[in-house]
Amino acid sequence: MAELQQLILDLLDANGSIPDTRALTIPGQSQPAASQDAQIIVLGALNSLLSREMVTFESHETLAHVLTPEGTQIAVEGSHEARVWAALPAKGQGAPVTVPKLKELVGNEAASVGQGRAFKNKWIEKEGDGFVRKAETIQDSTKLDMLEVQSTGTLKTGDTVLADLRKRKLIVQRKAQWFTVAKGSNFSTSTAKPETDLTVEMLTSGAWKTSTFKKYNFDAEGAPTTGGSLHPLLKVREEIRSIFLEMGFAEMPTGSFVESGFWCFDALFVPQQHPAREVQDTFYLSDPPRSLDPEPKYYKTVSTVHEHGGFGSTGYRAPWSHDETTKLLLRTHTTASSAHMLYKLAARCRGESVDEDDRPTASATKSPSGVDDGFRPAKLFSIDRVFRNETLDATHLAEFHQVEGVVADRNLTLADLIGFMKVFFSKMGIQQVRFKPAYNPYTEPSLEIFAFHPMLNRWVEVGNSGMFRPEMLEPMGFPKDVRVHGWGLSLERPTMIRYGINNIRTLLGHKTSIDAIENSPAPML
Ligand SMILES: N[C@@H](Cc1ccccc1)C(=O)O
Repeated sequence: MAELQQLILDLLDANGSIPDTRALTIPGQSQPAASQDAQIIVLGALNSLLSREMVTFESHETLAHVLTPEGTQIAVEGSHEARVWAALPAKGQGAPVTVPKLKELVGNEAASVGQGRAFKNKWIEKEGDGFVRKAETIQDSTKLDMLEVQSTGTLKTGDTVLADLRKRKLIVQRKAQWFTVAKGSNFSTSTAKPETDLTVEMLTSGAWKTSTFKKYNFDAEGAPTTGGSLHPLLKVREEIRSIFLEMGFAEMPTGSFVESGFWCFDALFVPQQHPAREVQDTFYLSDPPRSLDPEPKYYKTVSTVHEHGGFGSTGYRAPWSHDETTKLLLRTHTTASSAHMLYKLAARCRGESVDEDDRPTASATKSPSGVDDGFRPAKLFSIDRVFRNETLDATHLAEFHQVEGVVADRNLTLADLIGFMKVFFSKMGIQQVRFKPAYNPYTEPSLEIFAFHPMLNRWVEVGNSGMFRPEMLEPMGFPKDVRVHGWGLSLERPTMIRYGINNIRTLLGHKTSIDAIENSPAPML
């Protein structure tokens, strides 16, 4: 409002100060700016001048009156009694208006309230079973009062009328502001916009010497900065990682997404004819096409157990193909990494010399004979990506994350696995778990893990587990009394449950909202 700003500056120039802004008349308006709405406009102009230090001002508070919705209606349409009067014919100039007709004309409320008041004011009179005008002209003082309150916040006639209007709920009292204004340090009567930039033109022409520049506003809020933030999967990953760490687990290296058929399947005693190995389920690499062979003695033992049995097993008695073992593939489970680590853990049992610092193990435990057979217990975990040639849908992607753990110690039982699972899941906030017998080529017994989902009100499968078979462990060189239990779960499922997401594409892929990721809450732990 440049004109208002100019007016304020001119008044200051003439009088030195403005003692009460309610006395100003805003350009384009007929009355002084006494209403609260007008003072808000004045405040806008003052703030703009203040930012250029052209004025200073103080604000004062008073109680002012404002119209209620009913009062506003009267200011526009007139009082009920005036509307009743206006609806009637002058005496002798038409048929008297009956009550039902009046209600039709001005509405129920105006008809009943207005009729009484109009009588009291001697504006109307009865004729037959209807009403006609009595007064030739009327003065709708309620409407005039409303207009006065609307523009000044008060009434010249004084407090009694104001109190009456308050009682009639036509006006209410509100806090209102008004201002006293004085000249600021940069006072001038020119409201020319200050420069915001120093330009090359100003420098060359010398205009900068006479220009006024806008002050820096150091209190202004900066543009919001965006930075990196963890994806929900990484947050839950971190949460699960810290559960493992506090339970004394060490993290396994899982950097190699590409594995050989040998480590992903054969070492785990997965039969070479198993459907999981087929191209519908597994992504194979064409380049490079083949892996190197594993250590020959271990390879020989593994192939013999598969083909002919051993370690108390009859084996699969099916032909063995070297070709299958050297196929390269994207690992279908992180149990391939566990197999590498267990093989490494058994190195000392195979009589190989082991660098003490290079072992993921706890201290020595006694073998049954009392002689150190090289075995060291271990608790290992990993959380990383796996790949399956799946049909994509709301809950499946071709790549996902597996949370995997293995515990190796002497004489572990299924009860150890179940007990461990209960503790592990309760730390994840899942108190109710159930187990169901299942089949895994590399574990016996195997258990599917179900958790009760309070939101879905049903049991959902959360993982798969079991005791690794001797056909897998003994070829690695583990002593007979060493048992290893392991389990795997997806990271996506608990993350989706935790964040209430029911379509995996909301979590990963091009449909993911970056905002939702940035604003996703931290995990529980
Ligand atoms: N590898 C299994 C999980 C598992 C790991 C370890 C032992 C038993 C089961 C899976 O992909 O579902």
